[in-house]
Amino acid sequence: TQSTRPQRLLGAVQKNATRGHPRSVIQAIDHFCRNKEWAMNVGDEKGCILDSVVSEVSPATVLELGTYCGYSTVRIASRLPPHAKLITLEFNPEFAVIARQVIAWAGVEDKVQLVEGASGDWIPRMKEQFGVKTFDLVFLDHWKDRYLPDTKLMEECGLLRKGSILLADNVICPGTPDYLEYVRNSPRYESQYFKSHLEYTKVEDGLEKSVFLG
Ligand SMILES: O=C(NC/C=C/[C@H]1O[C@@H](n2cnc3c(NCCO)ncnc32)[C@H](O)[C@@H]1O)c1cc(-c2ccc(F)cc2)cc(O)c1O
Ligand SMILES: [Mg+2]
Repeated sequence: TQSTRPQRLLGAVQKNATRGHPRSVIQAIDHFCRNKEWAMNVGDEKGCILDSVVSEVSPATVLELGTYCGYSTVRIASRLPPHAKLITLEFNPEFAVIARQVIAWAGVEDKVQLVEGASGDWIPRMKEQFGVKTFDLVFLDHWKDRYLPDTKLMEECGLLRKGSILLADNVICPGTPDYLEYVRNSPRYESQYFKSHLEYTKVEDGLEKSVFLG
């Protein structure tokens, strides 16, 4: 039977990356996506911006919306301070199976809790289910039309505190116009655009970093 692209991506990790070395896992995926098959990982150029935000925030609690194959999960987890936790939500079970193996190959599983299910169902249950009070950093990289409703849901559930950082991928391509309009015009956010390119291409894209002001 035919393999899927995520399965082939995992194969490239297992063939070319060193177990327990997150950077080699990132390099293997970037090489695969640049030279073999494009895939919707945040990629190396936007990934460096993600790295700098994670290092700057040094978050104790991180929420990622949309794990896919776990590329950004590994990128974030490998830069977290000790005892920090990353919860990543993925509702496609096939992608979750792949992501768990990529995360394990990188050796960052102790910092990561991959939760299978939809953000809309799980955001309201974060406190009771995982003992999370608020998130220091949220990385949005799931369906683009869900960025805004899920942000409003996180506000309503009290999961954001004064200073919480939202970092959103793809605000130009494919684009998240309603989300951008909201975080750039709401008095409750201070927003900043980091111009970059769509992963593995020359097309413009970027990350939007928004600080929740409480
Ligand atoms: O579409 C893109 N990303 C979507 C990610 C989806 C992943 O997240 C999972 N997911 C989705 N919604 C939810 C959800 N909650 C919402 C539903 O309940 N709860 C939990 N998990 C969820 C999916 O199962 C996938 O694993 C994209 C496209 C391009 C692109 C650019 C240019 C092109 F030409 C083509 C493509 C570039 C990018 O960087 C991109 O991120
Ligand atoms: Mg993306």
